[in-house]
Amino acid sequence: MVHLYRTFEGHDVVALRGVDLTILPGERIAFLGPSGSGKSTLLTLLGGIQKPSAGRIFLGEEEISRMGERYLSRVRARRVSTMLQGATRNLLPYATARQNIGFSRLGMEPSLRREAMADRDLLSRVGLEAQADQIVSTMSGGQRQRLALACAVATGPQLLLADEPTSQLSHEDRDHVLELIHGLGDELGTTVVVVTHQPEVAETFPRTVTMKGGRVGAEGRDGSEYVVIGAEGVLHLPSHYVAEWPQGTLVRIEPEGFERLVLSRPGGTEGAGDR
Ligand SMILES: Nc1ncnc2c1ncn2[C@@H]1O[C@H](COP(=O)(O)OP(=O)(O)OP(=O)(O)O)[C@@H](O)[C@H]1O
Repeated sequence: MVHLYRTFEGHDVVALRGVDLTILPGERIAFLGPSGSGKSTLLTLLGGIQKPSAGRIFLGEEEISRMGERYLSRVRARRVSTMLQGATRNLLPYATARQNIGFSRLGMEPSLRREAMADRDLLSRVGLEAQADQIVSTMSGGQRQRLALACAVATGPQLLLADEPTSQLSHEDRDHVLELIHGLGDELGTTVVVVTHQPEVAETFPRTVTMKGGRVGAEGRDGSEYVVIGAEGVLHLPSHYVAEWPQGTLVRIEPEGFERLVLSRPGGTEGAGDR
């Protein structure tokens, strides 16, 4: 993603204000951040569901932000699967579990469809073998979410995007869905990006990206938190410093040795000279 912006016509809102991010094949990432920080918007841009107002998105060598609708629908049918927030938005409620899987595979090339995991094996992998012929609207929330995941991976996508896949589930269902996301990601070598507001979900991902005000504010790698210097040197302070060092505070930045930069708030204010 290169310098992505997203606005909405007729609305005075900038959902994304310059996102630069590289996701490597096979990576597993959780997007975090306060409500309205742009997480879902970013996911729909990555999934080729919406287009950026400015900026570029590459899937491998291909620029999906420039593709026409015809190519984009092919990308969505074969290479990138998006699970929207709320399992039912991803499923046909009046159809059975097996029919939903069949429907999600309609856009696949016939040769790939023949090689793909059989419907029955896929349903069994997500613990729904007994529900194969059950109508979605009669399933529990956890069963629907597992079916939505099965449909999302049924096409063997390179990239799986999931918006809040574990919200509104019991702890048991949450853990089951999470274990399946990681397990299927491993088995299929799929790159996985989820949006979540649940810290216990995020901490199962080796990389976290925290969105703030439409930008990447911080990143976590293997349990350590980092702030990220963005385009034009923009730096978000960790939120617990923001009350103490509010917008407009004058700071001085000085290097200290080779690896440290010191921010100081010299003179005039409470705590003057504090470092
Ligand atoms: N279709 C739209 N029309 C107008 N504004 C929108 C639209 N979609 C999103 N927005 C606005 O863009 C901003 C980012 O929204 P987005 O849904 O991406 O945030 P989020 O971080 O996913 O929030 P949440 O955690 O509440 O789902 C918000 O201010 C939202 O109101």
